[in-house]
Amino acid sequence: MPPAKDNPVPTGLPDTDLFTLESIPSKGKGLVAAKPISAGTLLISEPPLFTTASLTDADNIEKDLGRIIRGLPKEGQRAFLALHNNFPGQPNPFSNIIRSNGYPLGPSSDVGAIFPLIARLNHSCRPNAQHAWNEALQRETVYAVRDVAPGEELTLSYHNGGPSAERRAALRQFFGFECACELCALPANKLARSDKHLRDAQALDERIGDSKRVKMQPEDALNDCRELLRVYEEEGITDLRVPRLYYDAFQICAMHSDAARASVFAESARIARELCEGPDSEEVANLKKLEAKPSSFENWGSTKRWKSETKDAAERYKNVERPVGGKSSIWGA
Ligand SMILES: C[S@@+](CC[C@H](N)C(=O)[O-])C[C@H]1O[C@@H](n2cnc3c(N)ncnc32)[C@H](O)[C@@H]1O
Repeated sequence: MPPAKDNPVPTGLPDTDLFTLESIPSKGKGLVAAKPISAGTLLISEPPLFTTASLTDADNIEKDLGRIIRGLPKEGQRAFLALHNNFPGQPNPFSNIIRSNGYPLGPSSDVGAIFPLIARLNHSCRPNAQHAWNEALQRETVYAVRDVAPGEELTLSYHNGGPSAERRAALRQFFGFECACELCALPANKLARSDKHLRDAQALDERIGDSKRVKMQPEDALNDCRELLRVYEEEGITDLRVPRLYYDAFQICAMHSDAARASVFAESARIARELCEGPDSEEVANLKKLEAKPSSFENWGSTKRWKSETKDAAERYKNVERPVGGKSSIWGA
């Protein structure tokens, strides 16, 4: 029986009236919110127009790309050729359009892909959206990672971290543009404050990654996670850096057999991941397993220093908010 008109079948696809393509000063075109958007909203779910998987002959990339593009339906050809080329007038225009717009199929893939709509999202050093390759859906998804007001531009981060001078140099070097995002455009005193936070964040991140310290001084490592979360809270960072940080906290607790806290941090990582990648993300499924059974983690229990049981979490941490905030006492040993 066909569905009733006023009771449409949920498709899991995004609302197409959420944003419009607009000209943005100093950035070319970009996508702008057309209505209020809540954190966790699916903005785009897009299959690749094509991927670079078949480009194996380094000497003939431009020619092979020409063949791929000619093989696309006319509409696809038009969509590709309309994309921004950050290297106009230079040889190899097809390769340069890919350089200006391509995304890898996941963080560790060397296969690139073109997603014509996602390619219209500009970079921000304080982005309000997060992209991810969803292997099961064979689509790139983009979720809002904080509430967005109508008229606000939707942005992704092409490159994370560091104080403004470092970020700007990297964006110039790797992507060929001068960043005009709202963070880089802050007045000098506010930018200096943000730069200090982000320098602190780099130092904390480096210390958290020191495996010897995690083993010998886990209290200090966990305290650094808490400090880094506070920096993220203060800087308005809500993208993938947040679930990664909770996952670091999970690993520290798991290494020292603290199943109760490991379970709470896996839960926080899962909630924060879900905001960035949706409930059907593979990473979310992995985190759910760790949340239920932290001892299934590959580096579980190198020491018994903080030994506890998963069931202790319900009683001990019942009043701790999820995801865990930087002020929570759960960070203390
Ligand atoms: C993937 S495209 C984004 C959409 C593009 N603005 C357009 O008109 O189609 C990337 C290009 O957009 C511009 N861009 C993106 N983020 C920017 C930013 N924060 N500041 C200045 N230009 C930016 C740069 O020219 C960059 O090479």
